[in-house]
Amino acid sequence: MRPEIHVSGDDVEMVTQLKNYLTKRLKYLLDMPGTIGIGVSGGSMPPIFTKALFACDADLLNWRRIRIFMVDERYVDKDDEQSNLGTYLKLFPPELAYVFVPIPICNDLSLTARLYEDNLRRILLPEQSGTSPRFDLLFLGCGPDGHTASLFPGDRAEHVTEYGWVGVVQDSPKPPKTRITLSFASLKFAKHSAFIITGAPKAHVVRAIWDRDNTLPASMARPYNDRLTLFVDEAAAKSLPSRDSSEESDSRSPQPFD
Ligand SMILES: O=C1O[C@H](COP(=O)(O)O)[C@@H](O)[C@H](O)[C@H]1O
Repeated sequence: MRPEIHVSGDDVEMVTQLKNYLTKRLKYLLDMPGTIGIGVSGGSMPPIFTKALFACDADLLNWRRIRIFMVDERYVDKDDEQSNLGTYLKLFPPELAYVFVPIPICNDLSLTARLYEDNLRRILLPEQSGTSPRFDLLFLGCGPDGHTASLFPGDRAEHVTEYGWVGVVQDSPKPPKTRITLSFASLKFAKHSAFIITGAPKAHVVRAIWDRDNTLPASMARPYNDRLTLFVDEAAAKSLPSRDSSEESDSRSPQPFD
């Protein structure tokens, strides 16, 4: 099944498309009981995601119910400018810092990953059956090398266990070298996943996701239930088949809700 796709001409249009998507999902999720678990990437995503979230109607932003998780984090203090969480904290009003699930960075990398996994289990599992995390919404970015979260191409991604929730990375090709990341298993059980991808250097990654090509982590992270939406700008969409091409004509589209 092909992902649902939204191509935008500029940032303003992309924010509007994302806001519409968030509005639809949040309305549905607020009618259901329990915590709304949202996973987000760092890198270039925080400003666009934050703008779209705060553009939603205030009654949808029920902060008591919403919890936001980093899908990966650089192994630095949250005050460090490389910190993904730190970037979001600078964009959110300080009184909403509690909405972010802490990653307890300590001087032991494995312990940091385990403590984060404990936090995920404590918050995500009580309302879920089984033993796998099920994020309600995942917003993923990617690098031009096809990495997503801190799952990098080649052996590195395979070293992050398929079964645990959180893995450690000690040889990231993109600085900083040391990171923690959600595993493929954690990403793939999401109820809805979306990629936010901009720029021509990532066009081949968008194409790989579109083609379900399993050679790049970003494509391998597609959810088991196939509920995947792409938000891309025109440059990132440039390697996709043209709209009237038969390559694109797959009429099956994901069910809107879980
Ligand atoms: O290092 C990271 O890179 C990816 C992609 O970042 P971008 O700046 O090219 O958008 C990001 O999704 C990930 O969370 C981050 O840790």
